[in-house]
Amino acid sequence: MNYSSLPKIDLHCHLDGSVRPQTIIDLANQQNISIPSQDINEIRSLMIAPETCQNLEEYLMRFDLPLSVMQTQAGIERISFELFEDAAKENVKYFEVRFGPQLHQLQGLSFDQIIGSVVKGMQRAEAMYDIKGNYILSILRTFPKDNIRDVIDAGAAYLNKGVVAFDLAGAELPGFCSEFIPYVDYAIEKGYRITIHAGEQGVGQNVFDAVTMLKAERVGHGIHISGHQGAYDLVKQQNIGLETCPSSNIQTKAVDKLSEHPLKAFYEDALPITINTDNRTVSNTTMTDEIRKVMEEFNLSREDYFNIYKISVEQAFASDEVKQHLMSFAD
Ligand SMILES: O=c1[nH]cnc2c1ncn2[C@@H]1O[C@H](CO)[C@@H](O)[C@H]1O
Ligand SMILES: [Zn+2]
Repeated sequence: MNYSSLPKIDLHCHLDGSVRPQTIIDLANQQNISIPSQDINEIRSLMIAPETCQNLEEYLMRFDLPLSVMQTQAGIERISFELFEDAAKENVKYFEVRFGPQLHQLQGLSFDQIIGSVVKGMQRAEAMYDIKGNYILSILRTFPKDNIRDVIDAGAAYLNKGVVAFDLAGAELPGFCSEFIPYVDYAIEKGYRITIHAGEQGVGQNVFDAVTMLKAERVGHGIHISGHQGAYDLVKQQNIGLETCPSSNIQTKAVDKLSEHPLKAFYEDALPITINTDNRTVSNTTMTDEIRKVMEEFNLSREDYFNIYKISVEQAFASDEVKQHLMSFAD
């Protein structure tokens, strides 16, 4: 099968985990930022999370280098454009990219400047390529909470003009959801859709809480519902989209190997699974790679592939018009 030519949808990809290594070098040189090497292969290997990662925390240390060059409007705009360009070139037709505005203020940018820059880069790519996209704003769970409402307010000006949803990301502790109820309620009031990283680090209860307390319509990863009947049943009853990211899940030790990933079992039990990249550079992957690995490992047919594609269309935070356009690519 020609995996590259298949139409694709990626609903879970982090901007800062998906920067081209050469762009890190270019931007560091332009901005006089010292980086450990000028050699693209060395920079690439510093950005890729190794197989020897112990857990999610170690994986998350790979984001410091890209974030160091993502502190200017021009740098952010370029990185956003290039990510959409890379995706368009492998036939991703719809792409939801997320990032944490709180991580881009080291040189004093405002949230409006930061969010405006990612949207501008995306729109430049949309005008050049056959791809549509939207941004999701991720709040870091471990950060102080005093500016969360400012992020929500700044993003509200871009709602349905490039920004669609609110997310919680970063290290996952048991029971994190309750602290975020007022912020998520505020985001919903403003018109944001909700997806939450949950059930990535062994805690199925977090998925249950994300759906019941935070009204998540989708969850990032969610793989640990397999050990929690209540969360499993809830996801099934409420058709909560599971944004699986197979390569990332192996690196963070959420699963030991691909054959142990529950996505096939979820699919066979009619749970709404989607297949996504999480971090193209940090996880050293593309949508083409993720789909190839999953289809080969689990013996999925072309029909299975398009069933999952249609689930992604259904679960996308896109307008009805865009969804109709995406359905025109389905077999
Ligand atoms: O798989 C993941 N689980 C939880 N958090 C993540 C994952 N990948 C990236 N980030 C976090 O999200 C931030 C904004 O994009 C990144 O800086 C990283 O800290
Ligand atoms: Zn993620």
